[in-house]
Parts: sequence; C-alpha cells; structure tokens
Amino acid sequence: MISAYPGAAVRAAEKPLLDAGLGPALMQRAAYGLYAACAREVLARRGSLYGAHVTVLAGSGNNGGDALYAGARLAGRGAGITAVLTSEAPHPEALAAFRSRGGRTIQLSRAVAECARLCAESDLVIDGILGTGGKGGLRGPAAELARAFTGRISGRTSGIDRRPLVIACDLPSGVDADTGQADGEHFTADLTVTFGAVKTGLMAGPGAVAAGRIECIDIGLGSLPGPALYRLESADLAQLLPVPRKTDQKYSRGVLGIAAGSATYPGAAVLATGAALATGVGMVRYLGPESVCRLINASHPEAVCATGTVSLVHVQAWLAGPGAGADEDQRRRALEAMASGLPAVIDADAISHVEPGLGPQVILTPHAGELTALLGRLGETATREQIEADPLRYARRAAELTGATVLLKGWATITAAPTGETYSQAEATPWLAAAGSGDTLSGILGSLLATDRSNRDTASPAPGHYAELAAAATSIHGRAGTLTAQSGPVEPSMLPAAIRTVIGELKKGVVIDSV
Ligand SMILES: NC(=O)C1=CN([C@@H]2O[C@H](COP(=O)(O)OP(=O)(O)OC[C@H]3O[C@@H](n4cnc5c(N)ncnc54)[C@H](OP(=O)(O)O)[C@@H]3O)[C@@H](O)[C@H]2O)[C@@H](O)CC1
Ligand SMILES: Nc1ncnc2c1ncn2[C@@H]1O[C@H](COP(=O)(O)OP(=O)(O)O)[C@@H](O)[C@H]1O
Ligand SMILES: [K+]
Repeated sequence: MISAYPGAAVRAAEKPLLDAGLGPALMQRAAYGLYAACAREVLARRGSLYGAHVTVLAGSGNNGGDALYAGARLAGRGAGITAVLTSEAPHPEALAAFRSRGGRTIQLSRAVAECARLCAESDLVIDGILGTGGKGGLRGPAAELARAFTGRISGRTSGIDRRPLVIACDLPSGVDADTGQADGEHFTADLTVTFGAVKTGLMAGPGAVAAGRIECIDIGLGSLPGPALYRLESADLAQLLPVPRKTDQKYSRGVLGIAAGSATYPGAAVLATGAALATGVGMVRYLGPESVCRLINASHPEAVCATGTVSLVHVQAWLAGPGAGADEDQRRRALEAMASGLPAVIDADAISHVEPGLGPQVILTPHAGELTALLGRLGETATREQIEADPLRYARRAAELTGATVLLKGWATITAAPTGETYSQAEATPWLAAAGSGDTLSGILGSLLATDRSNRDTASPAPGHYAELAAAATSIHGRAGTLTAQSGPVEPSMLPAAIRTVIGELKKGVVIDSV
C-alpha cells in the first residue's frame, strides 16, 4: 500500500532534521535518488549515458538544488548537460557543483524560445523549477517555457520521433503538492521522483495526470503521522479478494441483488451482471422488467431473474442504478436497497435518488457530472470543472454530506469514506472512457460487497472498510481495462474476460502493478 501525505506534513517531518543541520545531507540523498532514476531511464531508452543530451530546469529553491546536484552526477557519467536557470538566484552550492562537472548554464529570462528548443531536442529534461515551496501555477518566463515546450512536443510519441523523457524532481512544477490542482501552466512528466514520502497532489486530479509514474526515494524522514491518501497495490488486492472455502455453498459465498436496466437501457444490466459474475459472486439475483430478464439470461444463463421487489429476495448486497433511466420500479428498488442496511452500490440514475443520512455501507459511484448534480441537490454549488480540478475535496465533501462512501470516477478515481479514509487508484487507461465501462465497475464492486466476509463475521467493519473495497474494485476494473487495451480499443463487454484474468493473476501472486 502506498501512503501519501500533504506537503506540509512532509515539511514538518523534515524540520527536526533540518534543525539538526542535516539539510545538506537530505538534499544529497534526494539528488542521488533522482540521479539514479534518471540514469536508469536514459539507459533503458538509448543504451548509454555517454553523449546523452540532458537539460536541467533549475528554480530558485531547494528543488532546483536537487536537480542541479543530480545533473552534476549525470555529467560525471559523460552526459552533455545544460541547466536552464529560471531565477537569478539558484542554489549556490548546487550550481557550483554543477559547473565544476562541466555543466553549462543559460538564463531563461533572456532566451525562452531557445530554451524550449533545447528541451524539445534533449533526451531527458529534469524538471526542478518548483517543489513543495511552489504556490500556484508557473509564472513569467517559466510559464512561457512550459507552454512553448509543450507546444513543440505535442503530437510526438516516445517512439521514432523521440519525445524527450521528462522526469519531475519531487513534483511536476506548477502542480499543487496537496490537492493536485494545476490551474496555471505546469509540466507533465513521464516519471516523478519524489522525496521522503509521496505527496497527495501526485495521486489526485490533474496532478495525477502530470506526475506519470511515481517513485519515492527514502531520505530518512522516518514515519509520518496520519496518512491522508492511500493507494492499494497487488499484494493488498490479493488479500482483499475472497476465495471460496471447502465448506461453502452458493449462498454462503454471497448473493448480489442487481436492480439495473430498463426497457430503454437494457444493456447496462447485462454489463453489470457479467462483471459481477466474472468477479466471483456466488449468485446474481436480478430484478427488473421481463424483457431485460430475457436479455440477461441469453448471455448469462446462471443469473436468477425476477420482476419482484427488494424486500422479497434474500441477498448480501445490492447494486442499483445502471441503465435504470426513468423506470419507476427500479427507482423504488434503489430506495429500498439504500434503506435496507445492506451494503449497496448506488450508481448512475439511482444517484439522483440519494438523500442525506446514509451509512458507509452505501457506496455512491458518480462521475464528475453526476456529483455536480448530487451536490446541487444537497445545497452545494460545484461545477464539473471544479470537481475535476480538485476531486479529493469534493469526494470528501459528498461523503460528509451524505454519510455514504463516495467513489468519484476519473483518470485517478478517488474513494472517500464518511469517516475520512481516502483512496486513489490510477491503474486505468483512457480507453476505459467508454459508455458501459462504469456499469462493469459497479458489477465488480457489487460482487466484492456480496462476497465480503467481514460484513457477516464482524458486527461493524472497520472505518474505511467500504472505501477500501471500492478502491479494490476500481483497481481491478482499471487493470482489466489496461490488459484489454494491450490488444486494441476497449469494448466494455470485453471486460469480464479480463476481470477473470486479473483476479486469477492476483491470486497467484503475480505482481501486475505496472500492466
Ligand atoms: N527541506 C528539505 O529538507 C529537503 C527538501 N528537498 C527539496 O526541496 C524542495 C522544497 O524546497 P523550497 O522550500 O526551497 O521550495 P521550492 O519549491 O524549491 O522553491 C520555492 C521558490 O520558488 C518561488 N516560487 C514559488 N511559487 C512560484 C511560482 N508559482 N512561480 C515561480 N516561482 C515561484 C518562491 O519564491 P516566492 O514566490 O516565495 O518569492 C521560492 O523562492 C522540495 O520540493 C524538494 O525538492 C530535498 O532536497 C530533500 C530535503
Ligand atoms: N480518461 C480516463 N482514463 C481512465 N479511466 C477513465 C477515464 N475516463 C473515464 N474512465 C473510467 O471509465 C469509467 C466510466 O464510467 P461512466 O462514465 O460511469 O460510464 P458509463 O456510465 O457509461 O458506464 C469509470 O470507471 C472511469 O473511472
Ligand atoms: K519540480
């Protein structure tokens, strides 16, 4: 499990070490970690460091110091290095070390276009303009450089036309370390090498997109108090996924009730059912119109379909909403599922029936547009753009207002418990942005809720338990999408096959964090 912390928590952990005079030592550890990651990435790409063109972007603070020291080490291995100084006052000792290894420097303010060209023609750009001391987006010539560089490389790929590798020092410059907001100009990295602890802004909103892969360098800060944001990894998922016991029968494994689909939108029910079955539920009991029952049974003969009410069937968890449209019976079933006290996924159209006073076992799964509407009904104004810019804040706020667990979809999907525990999963691929993809996510989550033993074996699961299960479902969905995308565009109806593969690999202990 990865734990991420706000910049202020990392700075507080550094403070006693800085007071003890260890600042220079911490910077050397950070710079060495950055150098090693840069060397590895350049070697993997072009086979040799010798003769590689590297540009270091160095700001006025310690972030620029880290980048200059890393650049000095790369120069020592034969790389040709230029530092673009974005301020008049770069870190003096780091600059001296850089120059003593033969690194040359250019003052950005006098040559923005030349610096943008230099970056675009480099093998590697190290972004050391701003770190945790940055406030707001980039300003002045640094902002112009980011704009010009992005313009020059847009359309290039990492293949034949050689887009330069961009490695961010601690965080991409212009990204807020705590929220991931990136309102102004900022850099976008292939890899972010972060120091001491992962910053929350690298795992949320635009910051998660700008960060690329994340690598954390231990600089000896020790443990930090109260993690703000978690990310599940393969080993965590393997532990969370239940395996049938020898004494199990279909009911003890878990039954999921699905109230999804309508005469207008029957396909959503088929997708959700398929995903739930592929995740390993004991039984699906489907409730909905007869026409949808027939369609589901045509592709999933194992689903038990009926047209009745929620109170008439015995299940361990509910899933309501996908494709429900304006169907009045499905609306009633969604309300009964929320009031049942059982774990329930409330997705799509059912989200518009949500009222405050729910419990954490109810998991709402909006995208940003659906969350705008929900918050509006609860008396809070937030546009879709505001939610996409700061998803941590709005997912937490929605959980607080409803009492439910909230899963806010996106490139990095945020899950927030009403008690404050928050997760971010980013294994997905943009190929998953397709109609019907969310229906499969709800099916995976419904299955995990129905087969969850802690719900039956303990009186009240730990705070954050449902947020953890929702994060696990997101991760399985993202991995299944990424696996499917390896052979072409993703059709959501292809996902169940990949879900089975992902779960099988996780259970075998195969590490597929970087599929
Ligand atoms: N502390 C430690 O132990 C260790 C720290 N480490 C490293 O230090 C980094 C934090 O260093 P830092 O505090 O010097 O901040 P950093 O972000 O480099 O620069 C701030 C400067 O930028 C300026 N500025 C601000 N916003 C701006 C904007 N939008 N556009 C333009 N300029 C802007 C601001 O000027 P101001 O606006 O305040 O006048 C100020 O001068 C951290 O991320 C990590 O890399 C590692 O070495 C490990 C040990
Ligand atoms: N750009 C993206 N990158 C990765 N995943 C995405 C992206 N856009 C959407 N997704 C994922 O695709 C799914 C889309 O869900 P949703 O919009 O509810 O679809 P639908 O309701 O049509 O089934 C969500 O799991 C979301 O996180
Ligand atoms: K940076």
